[in-house]
Amino acid sequence: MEVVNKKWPIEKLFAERAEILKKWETGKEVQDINKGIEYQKTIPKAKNFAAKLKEAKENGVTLVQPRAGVALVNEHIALLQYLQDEGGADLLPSTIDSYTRQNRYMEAQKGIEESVSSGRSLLNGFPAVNHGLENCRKVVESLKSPVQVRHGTPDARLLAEITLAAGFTDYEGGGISYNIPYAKDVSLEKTIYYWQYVDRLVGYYQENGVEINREPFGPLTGTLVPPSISHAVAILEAILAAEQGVMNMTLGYGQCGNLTQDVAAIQTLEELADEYLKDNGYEGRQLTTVFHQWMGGFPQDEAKAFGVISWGASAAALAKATKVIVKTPHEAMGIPTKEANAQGLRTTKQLINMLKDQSLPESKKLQLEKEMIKKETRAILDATLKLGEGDWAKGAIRAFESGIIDIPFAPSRYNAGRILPARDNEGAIRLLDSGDLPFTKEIEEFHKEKIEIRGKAEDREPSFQMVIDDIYAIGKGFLVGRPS
Ligand SMILES: CCC[C@H]1O[C@@H](n2cnc3c(N)ncnc32)[C@H](O)[C@@H]1O
Repeated sequence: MEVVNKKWPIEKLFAERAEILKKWETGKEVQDINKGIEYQKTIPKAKNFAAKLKEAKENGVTLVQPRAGVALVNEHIALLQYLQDEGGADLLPSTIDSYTRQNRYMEAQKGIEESVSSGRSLLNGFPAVNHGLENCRKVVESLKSPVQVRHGTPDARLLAEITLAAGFTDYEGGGISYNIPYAKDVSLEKTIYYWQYVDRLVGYYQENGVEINREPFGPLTGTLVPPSISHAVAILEAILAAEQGVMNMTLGYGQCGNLTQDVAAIQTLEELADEYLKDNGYEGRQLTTVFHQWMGGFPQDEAKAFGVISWGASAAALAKATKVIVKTPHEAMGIPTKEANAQGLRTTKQLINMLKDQSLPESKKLQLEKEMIKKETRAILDATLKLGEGDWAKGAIRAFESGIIDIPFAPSRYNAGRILPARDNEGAIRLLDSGDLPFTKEIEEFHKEKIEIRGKAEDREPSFQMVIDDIYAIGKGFLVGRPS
């Protein structure tokens, strides 16, 4: 299929959805799209994600949000109520299970049945498609806070149909960010097309008076991803969503660990997104930012894990991100208990509250970091548009084919995988090898010098060993993977 960045006529969406709703029996419950729109209009403003994000941005508040999801409806409700009431979550998720993310609804159904018979959750998230419209509405109605669908689904069309009709007011993901880090062998043509469907559906709700927020998945592989690469993908997905009529977007970034770089990343993300959206004719979009606490390997020791969580909370607060996605002291083990999840939230909230009257002062270092991130991101996006001969969707596909966009450690065979990131001597993420990224000599020199300084300090040649050492460093209690 020829994928172009052009708003779908609504008839195209309606024709496609007839097929999508057949993919599982619960699809027929949302046949009449206007019922979903009418239901969404009954959701009070206090439970609308876009409204709460707007208010937080205006008041300079950083909201806290966990990830959470279990197999059965009542247990999922109890979990989210606990995180809201005991954890102090400002915003709530419903993290979707892996079977649903792969459209394997038969296995999700089995997981539900086995969870009932065994008395515990045997799925690693909430199987919203199988539970269907009424059960999803029961989740939304049992909570005081807005609820967002968090997942990792290359083909998220049916999941969107059901959860939007059920009153979820925010939907995470995108045709690049939920493909390249999540799938081995699904083409970008397919997933960009699937996510045009999702964004056109959100656009239709929007055109009928329902504010739905969209959040491209910022961290990507969550492993030493340089800010300019995650920014380029986030802004690309924002443009593709805006073309389909999406008006509210939260753009994301995964913590790298060096404070100056993390603050520079959040500040430049919103500035660049605003610039590119406006330059492409998408006016009046509500832009907010989300900072993901460290997405890489965690220490097993819970006290150390709280240290990593606190560092992420501090960086989010000082960066003035609109919201922060919280980790838990069980991160190294797996799905957290509700108590551990609530502890991560309370730790984060403590830091957010203590730091809310402070900010990282402008400095030469911060200015240089922001300037480099902007130069790199612009170089990637401008090369992408050129490759696409003026079309962002075509450009995105061709950029990955040529390595102009290249995400480190991604499983997808559509990703070039030619770049190598490593930390510099202060822990900022630099490029040991920039592969085919469209960087100027000046940018390449900047990265080379930064890593050479580390090599001298460690008395070793910059090499792949640095990358390996950095991947394990935080789990071992450090930021920079110094030679043992
Ligand atoms: C990209 C997201 C990875 C993060 O997402 C967390 N995560 C995944 N599934 C659940 C769940 N069902 N409940 C609470 N956290 C969850 C992992 O721990 C990891 O931090």
